[in-house]
Amino acid sequence: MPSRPSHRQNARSAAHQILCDWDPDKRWAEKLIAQHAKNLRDDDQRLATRLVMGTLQHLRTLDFVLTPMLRNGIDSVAPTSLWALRLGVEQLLFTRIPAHAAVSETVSLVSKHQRGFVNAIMRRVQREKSEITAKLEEAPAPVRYSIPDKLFNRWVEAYGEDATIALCEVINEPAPTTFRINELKPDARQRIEASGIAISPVEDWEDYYQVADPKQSIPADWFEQGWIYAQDPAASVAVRTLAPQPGEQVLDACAAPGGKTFLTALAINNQGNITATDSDPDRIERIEENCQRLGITCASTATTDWTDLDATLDVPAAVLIDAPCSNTGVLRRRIDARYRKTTLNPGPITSTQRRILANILTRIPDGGRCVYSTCSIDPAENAHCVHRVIDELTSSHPELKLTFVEDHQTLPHIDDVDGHYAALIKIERQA
Ligand SMILES: C[S@@+](CC[C@H](N)C(=O)[O-])C[C@H]1O[C@@H](n2cnc3c(N)ncnc32)[C@H](O)[C@@H]1O
Repeated sequence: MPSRPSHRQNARSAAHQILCDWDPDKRWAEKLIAQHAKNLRDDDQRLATRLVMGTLQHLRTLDFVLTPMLRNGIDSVAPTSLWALRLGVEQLLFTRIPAHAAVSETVSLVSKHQRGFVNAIMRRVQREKSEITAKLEEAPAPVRYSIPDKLFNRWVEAYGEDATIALCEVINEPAPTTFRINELKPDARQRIEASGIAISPVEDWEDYYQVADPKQSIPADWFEQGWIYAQDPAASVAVRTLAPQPGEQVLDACAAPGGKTFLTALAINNQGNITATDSDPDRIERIEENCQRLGITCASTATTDWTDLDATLDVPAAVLIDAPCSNTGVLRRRIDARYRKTTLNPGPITSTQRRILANILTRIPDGGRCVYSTCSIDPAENAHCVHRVIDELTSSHPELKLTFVEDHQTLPHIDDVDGHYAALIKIERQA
């Protein structure tokens, strides 16, 4: 009778399945993990997640190691065997998993006729580990940090080589889970305190917390009851820059899943009105679920595509545009985003950003203000985009006076938070 697979083996085969299904543009790791790993025990879920994220984080480095060992090149290897090898080699080089377990369980992931080949490569990596590690230390930085050349070179151009290396170091480290306590629920803080789980404030970021013992995870009911919203502190910069006041009417133009709708509702203490729009109807549902859970009573939603010049929704005097972007500021949380087409080539997304910003700026009434924000660290999507739109609108709409008031950029390697950008623009209209 064949033996039943062990739990650890289940975690590995789930990880292998996820990697075989992964596509950086269409099927993101986070979503696949949620689908495939949901039937695993908690510790196997954690192992599967670690193995998938580790393999994707080190993908370029792993292929650099594997390529000279494959006689006909990496493309000659069947995808299921290649993913098994990447998964196995990652364990040998970057984890404390015993080598014999990494080898035997990797071999068991592939079909019988591939086992000899996979076993030979795994054993060779195991044997040559110290030479491989030494060779990696000499490898070019983008290979060592597993960053596509295009992205690495753009960062060097924007920030210089040393800062780029510091950035690569940081984005390959796990980011802490930080959260904001939901003061819209009067008992939230009390309930958290009563749980006996100690929390500590995030240094330099008023209102943000993390669980004091990093080994302890956040209890699920804190999320489910809407007592907290998990969010990086840098996400607050945009709303702080807009400074919405109680009683104000605010448009949160690219709102889903509603993180900044929440911060705006906190700032106005549920007094006033937020219109939370997004072009994706499925994501509008996420905003509504979040508002319901978090006790946000001042927001309504509408599906609106702000690249559409004929959009009919009224635009109030306070607007937040948290534009779709390349996500380069949040790569330490979205490990696989570094391989996405949008991240590698932000050209098309920057033109969408400009269209959204220009369309909304022309609709804001006299005396209004707009914050344009992204979670990108690419100047082309941030300050360059804002200045270009202001210049273009100023010449095409002489009645508009647009003033660039200030901007803020957080950087993971400097501020120890995600990379977020926010620019404040004032709008005046001549009669
Ligand atoms: C960076 S996310 C917003 C994150 C959100 N503000 C938060 O804090 O949770 C960008 C959002 O813009 C939406 N979006 C993309 N293109 C859009 C468009 N043309 N008009 C309106 N929303 C758009 C996307 O569906 C996505 O939900």
